[in-house]
Amino acid sequence: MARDATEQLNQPETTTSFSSPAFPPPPASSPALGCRPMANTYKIKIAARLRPPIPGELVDDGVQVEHRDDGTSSISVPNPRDLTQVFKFPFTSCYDPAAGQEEIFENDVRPLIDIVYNGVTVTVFAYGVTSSGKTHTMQGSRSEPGIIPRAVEALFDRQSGLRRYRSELAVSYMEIYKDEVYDLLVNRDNAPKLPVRENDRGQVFVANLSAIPIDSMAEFERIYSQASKNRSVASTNLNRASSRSHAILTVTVTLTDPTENKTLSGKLNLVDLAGSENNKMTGNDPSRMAESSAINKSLSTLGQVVHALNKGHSRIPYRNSKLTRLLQDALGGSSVGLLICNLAPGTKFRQDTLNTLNFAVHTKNVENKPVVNEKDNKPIPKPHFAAPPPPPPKLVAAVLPLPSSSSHGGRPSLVSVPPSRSSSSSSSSSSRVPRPSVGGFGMSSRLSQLMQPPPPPQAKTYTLTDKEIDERIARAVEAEVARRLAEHAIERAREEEVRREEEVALRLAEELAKRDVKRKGKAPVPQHESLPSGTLTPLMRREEDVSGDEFKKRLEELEQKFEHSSREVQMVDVLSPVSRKRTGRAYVSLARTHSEKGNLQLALELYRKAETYVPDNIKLKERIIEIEWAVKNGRALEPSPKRPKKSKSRKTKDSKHSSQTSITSEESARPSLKGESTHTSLHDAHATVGDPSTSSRQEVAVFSGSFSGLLPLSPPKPARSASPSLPLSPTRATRPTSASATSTPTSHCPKTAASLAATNASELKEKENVRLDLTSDAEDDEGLVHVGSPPKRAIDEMQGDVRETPPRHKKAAKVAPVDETDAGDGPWEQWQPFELGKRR
Ligand SMILES: Nc1ncnc2c1ncn2[C@@H]1O[C@H](COP(=O)(O)OP(=O)(O)OP(=O)(O)O)[C@@H](O)[C@H]1O
Repeated sequence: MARDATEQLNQPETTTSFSSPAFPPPPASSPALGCRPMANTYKIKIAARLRPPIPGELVDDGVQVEHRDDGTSSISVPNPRDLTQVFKFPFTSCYDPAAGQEEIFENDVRPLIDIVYNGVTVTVFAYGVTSSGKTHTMQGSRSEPGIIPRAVEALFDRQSGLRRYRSELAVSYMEIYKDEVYDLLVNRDNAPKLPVRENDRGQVFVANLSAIPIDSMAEFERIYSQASKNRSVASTNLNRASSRSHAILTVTVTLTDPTENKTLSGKLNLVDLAGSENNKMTGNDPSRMAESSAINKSLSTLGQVVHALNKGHSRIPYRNSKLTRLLQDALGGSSVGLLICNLAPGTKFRQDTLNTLNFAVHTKNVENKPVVNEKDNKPIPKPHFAAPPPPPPKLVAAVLPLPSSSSHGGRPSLVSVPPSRSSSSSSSSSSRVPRPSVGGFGMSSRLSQLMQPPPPPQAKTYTLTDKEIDERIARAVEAEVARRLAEHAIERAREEEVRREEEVALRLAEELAKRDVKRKGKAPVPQHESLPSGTLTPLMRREEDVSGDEFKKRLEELEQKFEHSSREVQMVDVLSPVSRKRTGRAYVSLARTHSEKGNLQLALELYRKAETYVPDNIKLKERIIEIEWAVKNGRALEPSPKRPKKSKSRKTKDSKHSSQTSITSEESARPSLKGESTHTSLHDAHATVGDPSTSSRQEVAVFSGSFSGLLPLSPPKPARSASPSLPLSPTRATRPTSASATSTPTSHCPKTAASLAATNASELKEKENVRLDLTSDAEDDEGLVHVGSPPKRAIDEMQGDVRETPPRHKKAAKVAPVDETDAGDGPWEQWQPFELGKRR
């Protein structure tokens, strides 16, 4: 029988910080009831898995897994912009194409089973581009069962070892399809959209999601195979059974200790994310495009959440998508996390692979604080005196310190209580002791007041008449209504202020653009060949001295105002995307001025400020890293790398100049890449050059740390940019960076006056409608790293190795078709359940 999974979440439950990062398994005779808080943090563990080529795919060594003798392993990917460089990503677990399902499960997932039996929530999620093998890893096939069936089987194995304790397993399964949540355990045709809610302990849950108790593996298989058929799957050019939704399977383990009267509740969330998609490669039709857009958007939000956690932002944008809301606990929350990065082989996926690994590098710095979910089932102590039970409505409890014998026992509440909370409050009549509310307006605190033993002598004083009680209730209601109205008024005033400030910021940015246009109209842009190589050329070169200060002052005022009006509401959080972009642009403009004046420290601060408004702008990140390096080493700012406009000459130039390429470092001067081996500490990255194993190749190893400038964190931008009429689209978002932030390419392309003149305010406005990059194409030329518009070569690279890329109009035909006859194993729904204990 299905029961509502929210039931459990709404029960009062204590959560205590989990003590041991090692999570020792509890002895069979004594489950983890003794586990006590010690507030340890626990970083998300990363495993990377490279799948083998599937039939029809070109085989090359675009991505490689390296295992070293000391037991460490890493993934190597050549830099798409400079093939002589290799990026290395070391992770605790790296699996090559030969690795089997069992190996991954035994190494990385089985140890988590005991953690679940400690009453902790564990989340395992598979992340990667479409067709990289996420579903294969999580679900698997009949002959190669994946993590999901193996984990459930391991949970049953573990359960059978328990003697003294009662334990129950229940399963829920949902999908997030186009940012709506559906229950996969109910028939697809009748499945309603389910709301995502938060209970009074801040736990996010899906209301009305079924949770089916399971007693055996066979029962689970029956349910799971049926539910898998409900999942949204479709065929694309890259995957004949591509998941169109994120799927989250949750197994809840409830352990009850009858003697102690306590319950531990551990959870295992197994998440098969949908893969980020490049619509050019997938050949999506309009309906697939809409799905793809939703997928990319939610994954982009996931990237933003990880980015914000890494940067220690005060506001983490969990609420921007259902996916991140539901994964909130796994990302910077109270669960233990394992991220499996699935990688597809070959140069065709190289940029996607780099994006995935970049996401992993960011994620491995995210810290969680696991907690043990423990419930005390002791019966609620009853008041000594013979009085009718306390009236349920919370206002009555709030007004009357103690129930009077003459009080109206069943008086209905005058203030409506949301259903989820009602069900929570109704637990007061159950055997569970409500957890004291943490300073909220929760029912629990009221109930705990009621639970206080009455002071005996004063008991006589509670002889209120009905009229007095009514009066008190009326007063309380009035007070409560007034409080809420005041809250709303404040909220409205705040929104109004935000709106006004947004308008001001908008006007500022518009003014900036107008001046720029005006200036260009009056004075022709100087020949850039005459500029010192690499000097940033600001849009407002001549007027910056004055306007720069003005704008800076204005922007600072704005920010101060926001800081004062509310600590929690940051300006960046409340501006619209367009305003954010404009504000960011204003900061960049100022920063350029100061950078040109040689005031790098101030320029750096301004660039960083700009970054808070446009956190995904890669060129900006690169610029920050360059200036950081220059400031740290007391050097003048080195020339910004330029790309030649003609793609055909690029490769020659790249290779020609590669020997002069240098890698940035905060602590050391830029090392030459010729035959040296230098460790750098720029965001914990280091560069190793001349590794004998790679002979002539340069290697850039990327360790933990913010690593913010190297590669785009977010997956391709979705939606509107995916429209065929908007050619800018997802390619821009995944455009490869110049020889990356850790290196300084040396090919230069002088900017032309024509490229600058191409930009005007109206163009800018148009472009704003289709993308949110900080700068326009011409501004690219003008400002930071890339030169040339459109970046055709970069687009080509993103589609695959330029060597393999045909002319663009033929690209679709060049995408390796997936062999429809690829027999493999059938998907899960075609399985015959395998027997408990039987593994391949
Ligand atoms: N390790 C592996 N060994 C053998 N085949 C694999 C492996 N990983 C993936 N595959 C095969 O590659 C194809 C794509 O895999 P899968 O459907 O799991 O990708 P996905 O990342 O879930 O894609 P999507 O995001 O589009 O759903 C499937 O045919 C699958 O059987």
